[in-house]
Amino acid sequence: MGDLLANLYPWTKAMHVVSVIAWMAGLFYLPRLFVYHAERVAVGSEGDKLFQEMERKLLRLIMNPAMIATWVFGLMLVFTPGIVDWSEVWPWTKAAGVLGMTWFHHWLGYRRKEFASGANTRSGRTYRIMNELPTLFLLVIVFSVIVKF
Ligand code: HEM
Repeated sequence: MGDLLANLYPWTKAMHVVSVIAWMAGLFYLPRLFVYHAERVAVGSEGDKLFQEMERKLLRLIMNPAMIATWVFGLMLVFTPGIVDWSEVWPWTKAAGVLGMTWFHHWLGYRRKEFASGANTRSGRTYRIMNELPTLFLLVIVFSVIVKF
């Protein structure tokens, strides 16, 4: 198993980065949709239905599969011999960033359900602020995995 993962390593890493890009695109875009949904659209209007459909499709068709693929390829990298040394600091800061990113994904999922039932209680400003979180997690993750402090 270790040999197979070692042979696949460059391919696994390439697929991991591709999945990460797709996931991040959604993590940046969905809260932007929520900003306009909260500020510009009346509950029950045609615009409301359109936003709901865009949000549902973005989450179901892009973000959920991309998150799962990121985790699968990321864990394959973790189990590849010689890649992660848990006595170093970077795997732990990376793991913290990844858990934060995964939490944020689920937070967005719950907010989407609220919009879908006309029960959003949060302002556009809240979504603007929350929109900064994935950037913070991204910085922690990329510095961890590339600088490897
Ligand atoms: C979801 C769980 C994740 C796990 C288990 C995981 C694990 C890993 C591992 C073990 C590596 C290999 C490091 C190396 O080859 O030295 C890696 C590479 C990488 N990861 Fe992740 N990762 C995850 C999520 C993410 C996320 C969310 C991002 C970005 C937002 C990310 C960005 C990267 C990048 C850019 C690389 C390539 C670094 C290089 O060029 O060596 N990963 N990941």
